Amino acid sequence: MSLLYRRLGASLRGFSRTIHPLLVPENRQKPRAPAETKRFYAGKAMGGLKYLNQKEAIDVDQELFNEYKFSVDQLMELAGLSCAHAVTKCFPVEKHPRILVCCGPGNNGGDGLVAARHLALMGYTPTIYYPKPTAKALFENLSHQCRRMEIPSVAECPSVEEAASDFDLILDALFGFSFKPPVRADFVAVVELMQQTKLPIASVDIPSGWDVEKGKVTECDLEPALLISLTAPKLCARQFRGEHHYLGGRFVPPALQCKYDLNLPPYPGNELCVKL
Ligand SMILES: NC(=O)C1=CN([C@@H]2O[C@H](COP(=O)(O)OP(=O)(O)OC[C@H]3O[C@@H](n4cnc5c(N)ncnc54)[C@H](O)[C@@H]3O)[C@@H](O)[C@H]2O)[C@@H](O)CC1
Ligand SMILES: [K+]
Repeated sequence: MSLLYRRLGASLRGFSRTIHPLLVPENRQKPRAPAETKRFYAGKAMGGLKYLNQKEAIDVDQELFNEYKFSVDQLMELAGLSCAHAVTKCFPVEKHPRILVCCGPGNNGGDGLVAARHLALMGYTPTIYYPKPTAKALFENLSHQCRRMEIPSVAECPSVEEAASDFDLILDALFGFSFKPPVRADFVAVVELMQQTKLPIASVDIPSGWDVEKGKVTECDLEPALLISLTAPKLCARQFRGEHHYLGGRFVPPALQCKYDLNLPPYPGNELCVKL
């Protein structure tokens, strides 16, 4: 009797697999990924790393929000966290504990607020300079979190001398890929500080003041020691001559990477950033 049941069971399982695929639970069906996505998962994506122009950067950004339904908060948290990780790799807390975090009015500034919070949790002592806080819940909440974590802020931009005595590193989160020159009045002082200081600078996504595609606009433009490109490097990163170039923002879905031929390098293990 039990032999009969076993044979019946075996033939029903065979039927469900071979004759009637609809009986196979959805999560056991083979994914029907496009060829490029398959190549991606097999680690065989072709071609070199893509450098995005300004329009492509904005398009990828919009697609993440509109097509993939990520929220700004989600991506900003991951972006800012990856910046904090890149800083720890290049500027260990023992040598560079005091960081001036300069935040601009857009999402690049939001990345800076997130990074400041994580850097504080990692043992650094960040101080925030945020000359034009954005009146949106996301930014108000990020600022609130920093205040509740007793991360100090300064209302006035420090002079070159003050910065030299009070800080070991500047995190540049002023402008990202939506920057359009020339720099407006509220930010001239901090851009000049970053142009003139001898402190090392870590730039989030774009060295602030640089043209997103052409790079340095004038000889006196700032020269970061660390650039953390987010999502994918932008064209200006080709002109980066600093010591450390990292890629962060490990959230780009494979199909989107394929659609834009990003050819991102594999992130090692569970790292949030990868050296380029
Ligand atoms: N997918 C993505 O692509 C992600 C992007 N993120 C960040 O978002 C950035 C882009 O953010 P946004 O599009 O908000 O733009 P930005 O942060 O680049 O800057 C736009 C803000 O700067 C102001 N601004 C532009 N030109 C200026 C000038 N000449 N003088 C003074 N102010 C000026 C604009 O009025 C606006 O308030 C990226 O560079 C990256 O750092 C991350 O937060 C998360 C994910
Ligand atoms: K920046």
